[in-house]
Amino acid sequence: MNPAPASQATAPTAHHRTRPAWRGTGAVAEPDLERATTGARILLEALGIDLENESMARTPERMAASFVELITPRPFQLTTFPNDGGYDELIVARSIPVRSLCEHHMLPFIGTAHIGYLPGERILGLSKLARVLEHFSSRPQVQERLTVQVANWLEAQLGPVGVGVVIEAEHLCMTLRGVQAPGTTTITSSLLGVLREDSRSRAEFLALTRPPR
Ligand SMILES: Nc1nc2c(ncn2[C@@H]2O[C@H](COP(=O)(O)OP(=O)(O)OP(=O)(O)O)[C@@H](O)[C@H]2O)c(=O)[nH]1
Ligand SMILES: [Zn+2]
Repeated sequence: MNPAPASQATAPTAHHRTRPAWRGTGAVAEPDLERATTGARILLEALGIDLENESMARTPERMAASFVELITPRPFQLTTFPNDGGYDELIVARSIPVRSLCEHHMLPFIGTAHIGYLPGERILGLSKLARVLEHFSSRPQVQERLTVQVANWLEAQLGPVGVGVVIEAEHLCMTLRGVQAPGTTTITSSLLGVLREDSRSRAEFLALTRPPR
């Protein structure tokens, strides 16, 4: 099989159409760094920030580049292998770091994800669990949608028996500003297939995602 990049691989499902029809999924069109730099300069100046010093002269450019970096997913190959050994237990990647941008404030949310599946006929290269998470994290997001997008992508690409995704994250818009509730984390989950339907499989997956005592 000729592996397709994620952007192509995600094309067939309703949730992941190619740009720009991805409206509503948080996906973005090609960024324009020059306009973003102009915009950042306008924003900073409107905030009353003095950019006329050596340290901040290039801040609009850095700020624009930082946002571009945060909304540009790194392409990856979808590498799957036949499940020749007939492995039929859970495969879980625990504590994968996650960072994304809250789409309401464009402030980061940061945390960890646990992603697992019960394989069918094919298994996935392990690193791809972290890569698919990064793919959907690299856009303005709400945590709920990120969680569901990762789970749906795995289900569509792999045809597994079950999929589970749990994300726990701190939203800086909630801890640094606004309600200012430091220490708060938000947990979301998406369980599909047997992990949704069968209470024992579900409990086993959720137990594996709990932090070690
Ligand atoms: N459901 C969900 N809400 C989020 C997420 N990230 C941020 N929010 C919330 O988005 C909401 C936006 O609410 P608004 O009332 O329009 O914004 P705001 O006036 O800045 O709200 P405060 O944060 O309460 O000051 C806030 O309650 C945020 O906590 C997310 O991933 N999922
Ligand atoms: Zn926010």
